[in-house]
Amino acid sequence: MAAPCTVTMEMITEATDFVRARYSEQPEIGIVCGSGLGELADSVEEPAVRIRYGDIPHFAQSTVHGHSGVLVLGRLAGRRVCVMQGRLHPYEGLTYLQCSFPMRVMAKLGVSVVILTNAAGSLRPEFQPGDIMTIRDHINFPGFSGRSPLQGLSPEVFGDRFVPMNNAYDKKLRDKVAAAAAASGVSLRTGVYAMLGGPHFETPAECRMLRSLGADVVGMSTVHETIVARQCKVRVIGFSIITNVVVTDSDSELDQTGVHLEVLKASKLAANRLQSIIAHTIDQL
Ligand SMILES: O=P(O)(O)O[C@H]1O[C@H](CO)[C@@H](O)[C@H]1O
Ligand SMILES: Nc1nc2[nH]cnc2c(=O)[nH]1
Repeated sequence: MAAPCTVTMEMITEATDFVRARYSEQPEIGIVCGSGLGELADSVEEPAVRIRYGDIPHFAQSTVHGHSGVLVLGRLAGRRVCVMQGRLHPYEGLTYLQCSFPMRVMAKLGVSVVILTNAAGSLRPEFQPGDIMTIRDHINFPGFSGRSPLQGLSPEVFGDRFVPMNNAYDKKLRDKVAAAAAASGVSLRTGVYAMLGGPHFETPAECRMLRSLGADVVGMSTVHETIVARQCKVRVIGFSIITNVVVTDSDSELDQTGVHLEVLKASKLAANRLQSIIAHTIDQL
């Protein structure tokens, strides 16, 4: 299928109707599972409906190892949820419009809060693999080169073109997450997520630059989902699982082949703790 160069309300309605025909209840909370975090979707309680992205009109299918590409609907901690078991990344050759299309469908299904999770590399020595960080803010590097998931979309159809990005990661929700983490006995970091396009990892010089610009962790996702969620008036909670510490020494000869497998392994180890924070947070919403 050729990549569509735009998104229309008809496409969103078609995808939403397809999902509603299989799950008639209205989900309240959306969850996006990052690399290696797909098992979050396995805790969705019966009767869970599972739909392969490729079967949903206008959805692209995930192609990344650790992202199964299944939409799971059901209950989690007593609330109705719509979980993306795996996400879509621009480096898969998809447009920003395609990658953020599921977010528009979740909003249309009725989701009012979305929990975005990702695996990320640490730019700070004290943020170690296995740590969980709430995203306080982001730096959108693809945005600096003129890429936006809102590009070309008519404000008459999609609402606000000039979407504010302060408080994108809702402070009141972050406070609830902090309380939920304390209640579940899980320690939590907080920081700034930098999105780069990937799929290659960063050079040491780039990592030093990112740190000096105020980023705490780096990844290749999430930001386009946040922007679209905010346009759709969906409130956002963001979590990064620290899966690796980036290399900042340009003379380092460390062999970094296979980092993605390391990423998947580290995020799987943190999945239970993240799940516990998410369940406690959902309980407070
Ligand atoms: O952001 P998620 O989807 O968790 O995936 C992260 O892990 C992959 C690299 O290992 C990249 O896709 C990066 O963005
Ligand atoms: N760009 C980027 N994405 C990641 N995802 C997990 N770790 C990393 C990393 O070090 N860099």
